[in-house]
Amino acid sequence: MLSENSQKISENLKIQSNIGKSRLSSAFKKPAFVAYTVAGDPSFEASIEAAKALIDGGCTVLELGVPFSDPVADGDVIQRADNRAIRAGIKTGDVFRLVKEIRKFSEIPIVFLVYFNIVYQRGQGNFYREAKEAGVDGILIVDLPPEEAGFACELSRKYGIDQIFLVTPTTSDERLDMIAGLASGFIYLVSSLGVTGVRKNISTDAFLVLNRIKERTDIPVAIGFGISKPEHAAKIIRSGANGVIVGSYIVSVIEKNLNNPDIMCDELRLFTKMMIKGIAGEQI
Ligand SMILES: O=P(O)(O)OC[C@@H](O)[C@@H](O)c1c[nH]c2ccccc12
Repeated sequence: MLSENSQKISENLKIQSNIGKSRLSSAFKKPAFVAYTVAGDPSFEASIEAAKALIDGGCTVLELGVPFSDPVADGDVIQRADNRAIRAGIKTGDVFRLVKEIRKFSEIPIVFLVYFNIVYQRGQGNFYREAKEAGVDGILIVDLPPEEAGFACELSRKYGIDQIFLVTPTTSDERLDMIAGLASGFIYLVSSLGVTGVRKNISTDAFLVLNRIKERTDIPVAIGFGISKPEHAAKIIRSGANGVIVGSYIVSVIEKNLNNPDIMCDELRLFTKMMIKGIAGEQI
């Protein structure tokens, strides 16, 4: 049962599907590749170079993790990336600056992936305002349940930012209804339970949930967690999803090449091109 409060939030904030209205939702008009890195990993400058390589490779949306000391939803690869960024002295304010730098050469939709603690510490209104000023298109607060998301939806509407939510294979119908009413930009479907990290196979559980989401809304759905291969991407797009999200694999390319920034960028570009081919259903 949804609480009275959460039902009210859902009714008050019901956002009509806005495909094609925001820069972010427009990006899903054709199957999209969403590339994740931790902002400032391994340094402010190197992180901009990594973003440039992913953009050059053709990624559709850039997802930037705001470094955090306790990233409980993340596996070891992304935890280490958070640590590298923190050790490089990256603070939340630097992440806004980093987006401004990327905006000097690209209009790619940018999504923040952030833990609530960081938003709270900055002041919720400040966080959304600064994100907008920097050029952020969407915000996903990973540990914020939809029942508590009233403030976030109000702020995202105030600043014209899309509010993204996670759906998992265990999300109930009641919660799906609520998320379909609150979300904008796209819905992030987590392919399998657990933390972020590369997996051998993509669980088919996600495809059942995908159908349940599609019955409720036409907001685009992107699938993430565990993906590292063009074949995975092809399968996900064939199942009817609108996008594919990769994090840990990209972060592991960065980690492997900490002392070789040129090779790092070449590998990121190449990987992105391969994923785009997989998404387009082309032979690799
Ligand atoms: O790392 P993976 O398994 O490729 O999954 C994407 C993921 O990294 C990225 O979207 C992400 C990073 N941290 C998160 C925390 C929660 C949900 C999603 C994320």
